[in-house]
Amino acid sequence: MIEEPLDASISIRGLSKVFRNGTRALDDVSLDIASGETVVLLGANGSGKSTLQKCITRLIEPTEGTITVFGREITEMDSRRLAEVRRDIGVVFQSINLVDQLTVLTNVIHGALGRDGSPRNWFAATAKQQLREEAMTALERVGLTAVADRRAEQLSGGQRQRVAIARTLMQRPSIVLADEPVAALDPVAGRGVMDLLWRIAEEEGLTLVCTLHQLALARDHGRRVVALRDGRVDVDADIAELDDARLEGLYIAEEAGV
Ligand SMILES: Nc1ncnc2c1ncn2[C@@H]1O[C@H](COP(=O)(O)OP(=O)(O)OP(=O)(O)O)[C@@H](O)[C@H]1O
Repeated sequence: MIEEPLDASISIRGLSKVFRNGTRALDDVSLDIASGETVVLLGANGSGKSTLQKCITRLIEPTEGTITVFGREITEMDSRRLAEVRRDIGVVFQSINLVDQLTVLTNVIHGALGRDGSPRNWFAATAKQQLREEAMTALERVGLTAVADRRAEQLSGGQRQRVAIARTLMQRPSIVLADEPVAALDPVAGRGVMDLLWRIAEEEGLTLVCTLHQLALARDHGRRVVALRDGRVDVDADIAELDDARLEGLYIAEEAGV
């Protein structure tokens, strides 16, 4: 049996996922991600990146293998214990799902649901004030205190993704899974959001697993790159060791001769 490293925040062993229609999205993936490590997940469309991220929170049930999050094996866990593990894991999606009609501040406050599970304790005046202050601090971290009282629908895509990051901070996670967080943004806004995400991960000591399709951003921000191909780990390396041709090769089908 392979021992998992002591400082692993996520430890994956022999993970496979076969969907009902027979698609093998993950095929015997093993991976250790240390506490506080940032990993960029690369790979062509359909290589299994989203499935891997969703297995880590069991939004998708793995077919085989184990996933351990801070020493807790989650694949056999009951829903109550799984909810506790999920509190440790913040998620930032490509589609920025804020509640448009609510203010930016309220959207951020809702991030605390991810840690408390129920808003029943929120009604006491002191709790309300404390949450507001905490949310303003989170907005300060992402440079958006000036728009705290605006409705979310009035923001640009880049601002919305920053609000989503502030909301995730309210959850106080140890791990953040980001699935193409800048896919919907223009290059400048995208770079800004990535800079921010990386800075916050570093400052907070978060474990960050981020799926990206922009190789330039991966170069800027990545250290460790894990690339999937047909559901298997194709490359697991420091990005400095991979030249541009090797990175681009990750997207070229093997039968094409790369
Ligand atoms: N619910 C599902 N049922 C059947 N097949 C699925 C399901 N979800 C994903 N797949 C398939 O599993 C494979 C991996 O998909 P996944 O979304 O994980 O890839 P990805 O690397 O995240 O792709 P992209 O870069 O396009 O987001 C693909 O072949 C996809 O069609």
